Amino acid sequence: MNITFENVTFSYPKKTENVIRDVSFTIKQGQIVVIVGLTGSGKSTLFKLINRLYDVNSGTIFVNRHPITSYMTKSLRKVMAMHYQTYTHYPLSIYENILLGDADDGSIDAENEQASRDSVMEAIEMGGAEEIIEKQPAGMDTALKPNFRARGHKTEAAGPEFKAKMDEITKTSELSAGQWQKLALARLFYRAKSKRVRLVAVDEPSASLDPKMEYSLFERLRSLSSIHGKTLIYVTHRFGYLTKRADLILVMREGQLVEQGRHNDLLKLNGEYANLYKLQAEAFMSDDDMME
Ligand SMILES: Nc1ncnc2c1ncn2[C@@H]1O[C@H](COP(=O)(O)OP(=O)(O)OP(=O)(O)O)[C@@H](O)[C@H]1O
Repeated sequence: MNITFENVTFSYPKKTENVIRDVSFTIKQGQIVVIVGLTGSGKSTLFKLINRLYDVNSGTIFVNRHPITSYMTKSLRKVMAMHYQTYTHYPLSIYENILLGDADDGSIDAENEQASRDSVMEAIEMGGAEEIIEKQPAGMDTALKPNFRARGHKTEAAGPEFKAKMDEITKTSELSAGQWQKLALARLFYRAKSKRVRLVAVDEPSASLDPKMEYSLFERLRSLSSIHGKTLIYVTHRFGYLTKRADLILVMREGQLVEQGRHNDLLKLNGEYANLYKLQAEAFMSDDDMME
């Protein structure tokens, strides 16, 4: 998927301030793109424009050289896998929480359940969530919030064996923020590995991940994207390790794209990117050493 922003300006509905101002860039098919910038600079808003949660006020977004508005929104979103800073906690099992990442996948049906369980397990591994499953007595069938519908008055009447089984499958577990984050990432991978998906976009999962976890997540996304020619966009605050490996870095400041290019070129400019990089340089060095 190619994406071009041409002089895009945007303000949220009922707001007068333009939070994206005259932004232009081109992302080529299969590129690994990292977006950086201070808090509130407009990084997440770019995502919301790419999947048409909002339309631009002026300028044009092109997807594969056609204006984004010429596609049906549903078709456009079908070929995208996006991970946002906030994500849904479904009151269902771990398995179902991940399966819902790709509700468009028509190959899932009762007869094919083992195949879908295998596919969910693969996504769990890619999302780094295996240890969550291993610790739960019911594995990926663990219910994450009370499943009230499963507890009818007939449960008692159906006999002790049935009741014991119901108790087992409706036992709920509490997960930490970090564990939910990993499940949400497994959900992303479940969708992203579909051949149909051509753009994978990840908005800042670093809040609940330590640097090493984030770098290994980035590597798994990078390898998924490069093997299958998917475009990858990754927003982060911890950008040293990631930006050194990016084909294109977009540097946002107060709604404007102030710099774009590769790591070494941007360092030479000695501008916004170089400043941000130097601010965090010590942390990058040690994180980088840790991975290499
Ligand atoms: N739904 C919204 N309605 C109105 N204004 C919004 C909305 N979402 C974001 N904004 C504003 O748009 C600007 C850009 O926000 P955005 O979330 O895109 O920044 P960001 O660079 O992703 O920030 P962060 O690094 O904190 O995630 C900010 O001034 C923010 O307050």
